[in-house]
Amino acid sequence: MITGNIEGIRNTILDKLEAIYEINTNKNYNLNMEMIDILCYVTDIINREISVAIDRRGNVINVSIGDNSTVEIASVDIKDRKLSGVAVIHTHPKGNSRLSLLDISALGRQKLDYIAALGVENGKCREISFGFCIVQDEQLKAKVIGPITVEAALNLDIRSEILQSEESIKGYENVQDDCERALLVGIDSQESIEELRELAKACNVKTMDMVIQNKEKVDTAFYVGRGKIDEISYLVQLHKANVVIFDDELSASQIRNVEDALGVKVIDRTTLILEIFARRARTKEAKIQVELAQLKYRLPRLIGMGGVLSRTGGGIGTRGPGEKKLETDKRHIRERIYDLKRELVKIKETRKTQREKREKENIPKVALVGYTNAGKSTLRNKICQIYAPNEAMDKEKVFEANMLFATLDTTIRAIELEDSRIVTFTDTVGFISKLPHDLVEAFKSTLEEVIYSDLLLHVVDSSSPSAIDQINVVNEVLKELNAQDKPSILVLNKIDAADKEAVEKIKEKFADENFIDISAKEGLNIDVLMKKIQEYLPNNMLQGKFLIPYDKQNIVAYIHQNGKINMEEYKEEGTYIEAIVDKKIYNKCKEFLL
Ligand SMILES: Nc1nc2c(ncn2[C@@H]2O[C@H](COP(=O)(O)OP(=O)(O)OP(=O)(O)O)[C@@H](O)[C@H]2O)c(=O)[nH]1
Ligand SMILES: [Mg+2]
Repeated sequence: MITGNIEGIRNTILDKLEAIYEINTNKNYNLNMEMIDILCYVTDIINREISVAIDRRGNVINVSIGDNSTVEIASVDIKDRKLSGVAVIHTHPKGNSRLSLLDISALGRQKLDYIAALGVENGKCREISFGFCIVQDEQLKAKVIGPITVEAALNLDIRSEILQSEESIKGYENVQDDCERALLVGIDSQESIEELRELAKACNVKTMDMVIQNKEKVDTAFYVGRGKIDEISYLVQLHKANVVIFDDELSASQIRNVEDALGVKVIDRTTLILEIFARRARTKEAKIQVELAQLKYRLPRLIGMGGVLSRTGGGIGTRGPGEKKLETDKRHIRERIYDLKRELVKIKETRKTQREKREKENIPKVALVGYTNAGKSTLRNKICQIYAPNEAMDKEKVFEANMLFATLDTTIRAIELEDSRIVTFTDTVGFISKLPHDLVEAFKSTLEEVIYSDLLLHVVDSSSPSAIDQINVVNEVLKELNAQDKPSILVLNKIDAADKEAVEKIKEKFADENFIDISAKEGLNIDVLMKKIQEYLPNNMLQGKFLIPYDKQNIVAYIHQNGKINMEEYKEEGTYIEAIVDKKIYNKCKEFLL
């Protein structure tokens, strides 16, 4: 089976590719001319990359259309000091075989035996480049061979290159524990840098030390002053830090300058948040959204972020790529962005149909919003546990955890209120200050549930010293989503752990809002909250008593389908029904009202 993006590709072409599975490359794991010919021929026709994965016995294990990230192979733990035993051979449709940053990052991430790129021109292979993993200066890097001619490539002693890779990787463990060691650099605010530490933790990055920079002294070239750079440089050595994280967005040139000055990888807050999102995203849509946001953020910063780009690739260093190569990489990324956007459109359509279906059912929607770690998921789980205990909870239970951005994908559950209205509860992704703009954009679609909801529960961690700031941040984002005027309840959560005076302060500050204090964890005041929800949820539903003649049984069926029947009796004149229905149905059946 051909995997990847096979849309719009004719069957005859797919059959041609299918033949690749029959090819057994020789024992030396070398390239095979027959395979090269097919790959180049088809690449030329469809003008897309094609990737083939082969194992050490020479068996083809996957053929896919798309760049090497679409190849389906088992992933290897980065800690394992061995190669995956799989090689990826793929085509570059535009003639140039040079390995892109994406190629090199895939090589390291998947610990490939090797990656080969065939530069295709007019249906023929013009040149080939190889990448092998190699550990140098205690870092996993790429050893690139090529571009070379096809003939030279066929004669390349691949076995011996792989042997060298394996030898060098054996010594890798001593330096690479699974935790990165970071030095944090912030400006002025202690709270913001503390949050940065939490973000780093969420990314498995250990914070070794923190440095605060005076805001007046922000430098255009280095972000921090020269004297500070020396201080940071010293601390990096002292703590053997391998990454420096800035609590602000850096420009491409700032990243490059600081990386050059410090000799370690430099990333900023946005990159970190994007990384967390990338790790947490579960649904296809969320994954695509995050990847898009990452690519968009990287594109203008490619020059500086040589090191960072490959960060996900296990630290393969490709610093200072040449200008020409940068262009290829940029083009690659733009193409990928284009593909992702197209895929998103499709997903959005499905989502729209689903929402329309729910809208038809006319079920009022409650959305939980709030700063990350406020307790949204805990609250929703609690509500469902109390009010819908019979449903298969475990499967549905949303992920709650004391870490930032535990929930990334909106999830929806329905429960019944006391007044017998059915409502849905939607959990959403948490907000955070300095949320990268691209991400707000990216998650607007996931947050559509907020836009289309009837009532917002704005959940607050009232035990946090920054609770008031966090409420303001959330209100800002709600404004961006145009949802600031929706009916909402300010839910002051974690009251069990909060300081009474601090809570009073919050209440004073937001005196015009409808607030309530609860503890989702201890189940405190949940019943009062539910009453409030009932009170503030706009009521479209009406109670009606209908008497429907026996020759109008279709109306009876109609009410059954669209309303909630409380009582039904067969009287002499017709069917008597007491039901709760929405306004539309109420009006439609008006003539039968009693
Ligand atoms: N003390 C106390 N802790 C709570 C309460 N509610 C939630 N927590 C804790 O707060 C942490 C975060 O809870 P979540 O429900 O994951 O928070 P969230 O708002 O969904 O967070 P994200 O999905 O990351 O945006 C967890 O460790 C919860 O156990 C509460 O009422 N009291
Ligand atoms: Mg959550």
